Amino acid sequence: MNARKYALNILTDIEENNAFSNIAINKHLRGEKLSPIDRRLTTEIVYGVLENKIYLDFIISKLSKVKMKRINIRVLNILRIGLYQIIYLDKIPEFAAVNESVKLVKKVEYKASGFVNGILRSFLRNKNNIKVPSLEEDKVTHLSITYSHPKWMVKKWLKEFGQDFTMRLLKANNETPRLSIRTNTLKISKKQLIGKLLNDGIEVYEDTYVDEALYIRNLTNIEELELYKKGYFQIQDESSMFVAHVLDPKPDEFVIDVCAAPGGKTTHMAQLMQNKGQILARDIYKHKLKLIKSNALRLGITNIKTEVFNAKEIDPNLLEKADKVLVDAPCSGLGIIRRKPELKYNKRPDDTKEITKLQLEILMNASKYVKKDGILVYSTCTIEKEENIGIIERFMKNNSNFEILDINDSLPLKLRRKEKTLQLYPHIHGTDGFFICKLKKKV
Ligand SMILES: C[S@@+](CC[C@H](N)C(=O)[O-])C[C@H]1O[C@@H](n2cnc3c(N)ncnc32)[C@H](O)[C@@H]1O
Repeated sequence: MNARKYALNILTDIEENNAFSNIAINKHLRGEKLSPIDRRLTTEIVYGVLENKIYLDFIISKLSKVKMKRINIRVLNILRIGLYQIIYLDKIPEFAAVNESVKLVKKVEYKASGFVNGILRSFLRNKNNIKVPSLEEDKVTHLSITYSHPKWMVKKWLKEFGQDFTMRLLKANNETPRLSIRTNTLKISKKQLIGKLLNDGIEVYEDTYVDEALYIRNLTNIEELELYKKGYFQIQDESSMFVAHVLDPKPDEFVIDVCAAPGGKTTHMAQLMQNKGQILARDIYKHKLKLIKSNALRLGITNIKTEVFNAKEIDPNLLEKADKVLVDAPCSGLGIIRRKPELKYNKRPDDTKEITKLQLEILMNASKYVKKDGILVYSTCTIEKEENIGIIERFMKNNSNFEILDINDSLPLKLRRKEKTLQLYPHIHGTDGFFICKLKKKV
């Protein structure tokens, strides 16, 4: 099987089963005998098609006599893969992209081979005549097609952020995120880790906000590295590394993490606590708790206890027991579109009501576990105001015994701003879109 066939299976899985791109890629490629070049090409095609799907579909709709809805999903994905290569991958000659697509469709849906061949060749002849409506003609449609984001999302962001901000955000959402890792300072210093990575021929660079963060270039199979298996580092976006620093757990404290899996922040907190004190890491999904356990084992962490618990319920045994509580809430994820471009198409505008209800409920319950003078941190990987500052405002209305602390002191100088909370954006900070708020219980 070649890269394009793998890409086809992965894209179809994502679309038919609402699978996450990273999970689908791992599932389809794990254990497969694929050269690093083919592995990279598969990933590049999958993300490239997802990032540009609305634009690719716009082109197909202009060239096809068959209505989009009536095109078989596998055939549609073959067309998208073919067009993606022609438009975006300079290293693949146009004729090869067409021929490979026709070969592929013959294996999958033989009778559609003429159709696929026709559309791709027609694109090569007519590409200069296919025009997206201009910004002046129709702003929302223009931005939606050009940057492949659904119209409702573009409309909402235009209203909230204005045109210039939205355009830069949409563009950044289609860029490949840098790969950041967190040094496991329980096992190794950052300097030593850099040395070992360089020794293994891995390109590594600093340019970070957070001390223990590092960036890595040109690596596909990071989890197969010996240095990873030995627990010298954790893969984590830098934005999410701020959370443990803001919470600032101390070695003798009791910390509860109510939405902990897969444990990126839990293990970071354990690290800052020098593997002392106690962290209770909970999640609603048992299978996800296993990920926390295996991460902790690999990183050499022993102060985390995991437990299945639905954060929508209150645990009477823990009332006012914790020094610090983290709510890293389930959210729309609209800050991580660069990593999961399929989110653009899976989300609906009316999802907000349900998700914000859950977030507020979890935050209210978690706040009850905080001791007097204790700390409560709320974070999300979204840029949606309703899920971020909106939740905090709603929480504060009924919880005057909490105050919002200014988190600027926990942040590097270049990130400090007048607001007490932190909101990161991909196009401004180069990180995932992320929100953090620190609260203190007064009485
Ligand atoms: C944003 S993720 C947490 C990421 C994690 N803190 C980390 O840094 O690796 C949110 C988590 O909340 C969990 N979750 C969703 N609903 C929940 C609920 N009602 N109770 C507890 N956990 C829940 C999800 O399973 C998911 O693992």
